[in-house]
Amino acid sequence: MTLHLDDLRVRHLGECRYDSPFSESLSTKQTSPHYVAEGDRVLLEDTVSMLAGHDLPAGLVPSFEAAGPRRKIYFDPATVTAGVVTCGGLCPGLNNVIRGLVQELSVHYKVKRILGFRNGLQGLTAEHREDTVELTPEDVRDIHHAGGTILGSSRGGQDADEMVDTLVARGVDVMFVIGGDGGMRAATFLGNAIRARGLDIAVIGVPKTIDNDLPFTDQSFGFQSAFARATDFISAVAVEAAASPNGVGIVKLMGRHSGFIASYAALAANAADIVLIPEVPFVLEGADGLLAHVEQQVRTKGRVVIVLAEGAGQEHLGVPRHNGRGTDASGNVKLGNIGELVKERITAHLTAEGLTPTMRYIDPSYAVRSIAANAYDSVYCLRLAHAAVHAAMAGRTEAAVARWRRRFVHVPLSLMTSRRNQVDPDGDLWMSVLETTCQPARFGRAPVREKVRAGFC
Ligand SMILES: Nc1ncnc2c1ncn2[C@@H]1O[C@H](COP(=O)(O)OP(=O)(O)O)[C@@H](O)[C@H]1O
Ligand SMILES: O=P(O)(O)OC[C@H]1O[C@](O)(COP(=O)(O)O)[C@@H](O)[C@@H]1O
Ligand SMILES: [Mg+2]
Repeated sequence: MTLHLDDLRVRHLGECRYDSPFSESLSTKQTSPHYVAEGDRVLLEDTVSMLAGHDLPAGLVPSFEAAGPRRKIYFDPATVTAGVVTCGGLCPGLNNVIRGLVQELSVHYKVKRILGFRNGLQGLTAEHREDTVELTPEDVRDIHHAGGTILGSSRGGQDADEMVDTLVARGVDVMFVIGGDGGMRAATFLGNAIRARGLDIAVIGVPKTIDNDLPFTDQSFGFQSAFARATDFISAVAVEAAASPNGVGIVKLMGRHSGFIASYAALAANAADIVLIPEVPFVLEGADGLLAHVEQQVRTKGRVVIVLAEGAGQEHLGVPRHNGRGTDASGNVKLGNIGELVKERITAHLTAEGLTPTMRYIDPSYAVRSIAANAYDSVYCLRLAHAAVHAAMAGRTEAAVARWRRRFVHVPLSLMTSRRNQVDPDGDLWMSVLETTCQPARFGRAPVREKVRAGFC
């Protein structure tokens, strides 16, 4: 898919007529290596050959609108009511984003009314629309020290028109949706429904997911905290496996369709011999299959450590890939338990070969995503929150804030859900995993994988 400049344009609600609280400090600012001036844009692509491939003047090559404060804003802060909701699975940093939004809205823009909708998008239904919490800087002062979300979250579908009715009923002018691919999709439908009714409500998404499977963002917030925590479990099974006869350590991590947590945690721990991810199918049996490689590791090193993403090897669970076990309330495919299957098959194989294993299996899924954000993610969440507030107050809508090539930008919501970010088996991240683990590029002649990624993503 080739993207053009027009695909990357963000919708504006209208002319910005009010002075921003930042107008004075912005008056002399210019683009520098550390700042993108309003009006300047951030390139989509970053190599000479990709830019040359467009054969277009610099101003027409695909680029994102830069995030950040504007000198003039669209909404009169004195009359604004803001809404915030967190949806989908937990992710480190949710509370940091909520805190950042509330602080920026209250302290700098002097917005007086901020409503937190409870328990995800369920909170925007007619039944729950009155069950909101008023958020003040005092209320959120210490929330960033805790994991989870003070607002609660949920999965499950809601009607876009009913949600718009709620925003109208509660007088919301700017709505912040903190969510993953599902949440961004819901925000897109919400924005469409608002536009269809000709309402003046801004919808800004803040992309969240520990899976890092959202496109057009370098890494999603919380991802670093999550994989750092996962590293502890890999180190633990590595120690256990090394101290046991025929030690086999297995850590099963989250990652429905994308193996980023497994890959990064394995690199950080630098203790895994094998990493299995959804993007790289594998064969169990045969001379070049997974089981033979595990056996060889145990014979030569006396142990083996395996890190696998929950979405890996679903084809071994007797259901068609990405399909067949039903879906959760949000429509996400329910996965089979590949960790248990690999554990059982390795145990049976090694036992049959006279290498009865000492099995150390850990599934730390919720322990990884329920923690508080680390220092890096705390900074990232705060800056995303600031960018989201600036975007909304300047009348941007149907857009997400994201960091792209280290710059904060506005991304049309429709693009955030246009594809899934996955580990590229031909890319340099997976190459680093192979270099570190020394596992073969493929276990057996696995089926040809689907090519779902765009070249630049
Ligand atoms: N296609 C969709 N249309 C409308 N709402 C959706 C859609 N996909 C997901 N949602 C809603 O978005 C919310 C979050 O989605 P979910 O997939 O659970 O988590 P996440 O946002 O973390 O991906 C849920 O309430 C879900 O019902
Ligand atoms: O058990 P739950 O809450 O449905 O969540 C499981 C899923 O949530 C995740 O942690 C993140 O998913 P989302 O980004 O969609 O929230 C996945 O890795 C995992 O498959
Ligand atoms: Mg999701």
